[in-house]
Amino acid sequence: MKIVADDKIPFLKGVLEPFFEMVYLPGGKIGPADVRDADALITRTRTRCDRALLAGSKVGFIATATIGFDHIDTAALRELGIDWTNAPGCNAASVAQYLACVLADFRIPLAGKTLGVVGVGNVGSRVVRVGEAFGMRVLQCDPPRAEREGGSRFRPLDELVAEADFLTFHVPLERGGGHPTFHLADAALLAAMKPGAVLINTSRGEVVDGSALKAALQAGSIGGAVLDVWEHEPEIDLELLELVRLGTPHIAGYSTDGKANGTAMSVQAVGRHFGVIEYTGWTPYSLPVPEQPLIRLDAALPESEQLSAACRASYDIRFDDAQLRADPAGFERQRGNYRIRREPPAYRIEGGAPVVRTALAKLGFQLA
Ligand SMILES: O=C(O)[C@H](O)[C@H](O)COP(=O)(O)O
Repeated sequence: MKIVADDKIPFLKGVLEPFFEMVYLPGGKIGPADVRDADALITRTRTRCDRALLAGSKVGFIATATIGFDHIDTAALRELGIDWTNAPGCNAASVAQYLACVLADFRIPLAGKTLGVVGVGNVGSRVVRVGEAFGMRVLQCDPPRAEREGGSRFRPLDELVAEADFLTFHVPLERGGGHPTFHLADAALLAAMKPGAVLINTSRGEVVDGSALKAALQAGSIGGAVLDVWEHEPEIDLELLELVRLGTPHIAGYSTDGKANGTAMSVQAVGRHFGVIEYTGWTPYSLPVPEQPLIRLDAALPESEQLSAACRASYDIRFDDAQLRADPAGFERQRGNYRIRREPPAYRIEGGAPVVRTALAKLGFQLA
């Protein structure tokens, strides 16, 4: 049995070889000739899985080691009789870590500020917890869940837009259907945002109308933007990059922990699909330990500084921002060569004010 896999999936090499013939290729370059005699694919988002790639191939199963699956033409796969799976929630904690670092980077007292979370699935739910850990007022919007679950937990989008100091998007990219999200943040939404509010997008670039965002930032009608995902990436709008407060190359979900989870879920799915029991509970054995797992905090500093210092010690978002600004054409290279980045549970906090320690514990940091 042959499996073609994206060569940027960490912890995968050597794992499936005892049972499968493995071929590793750059995800964006996997073409029809590569998959013709493959039984399965393990991909990330850069492999467009559609009829053009798969028609006439032997492929019967695709596992994408990612949360998003907008690169998979699910209707075509259904017609072609190809099963598929994604890795829901695999990097939710990583995106939450990114959001915590974004918010802490403002170095303002966050308690009492309003965080609007649009899309409350695996990722959005973790982001809600970040806002709560920081003492923020958190408003949640998820129309599909509101329809299914009812109740008062979910609020209309226009309420979040009008009230949020930080408005963050965690929706899948949907171009049609009952709840389309393509250009959900358009000129009208941006115009309705609370003055001074900040828009954050870590979902998919096309969820935000980049031209409208650029115009809003140029006009100063919103307070700022933080973008991890971009329309037309990796060819991103350089003027927009100049205007955003923080800009990163689609790496919010790129913690080592998150990638390992995605790989594990894909290997397990392959095990289940092909009935190879050895893989159905597989996880990578151990993840690299951070260079500085102990974070010492100075309780004499303002609380917002302590929070920001702890978040930055676990993940320095400004490093990713600086790299992208220095070399925007290196977008894919920066993703491909991404460094080891561990999530909060890999760090221990020593010192710090009690309120800061409590917030950090809620983010998953260990307390020394
Ligand atoms: O959908 C996801 O899981 C995330 O957007 C993830 O960061 C995508 O990573 P990629 O497959 O593009 O490397």
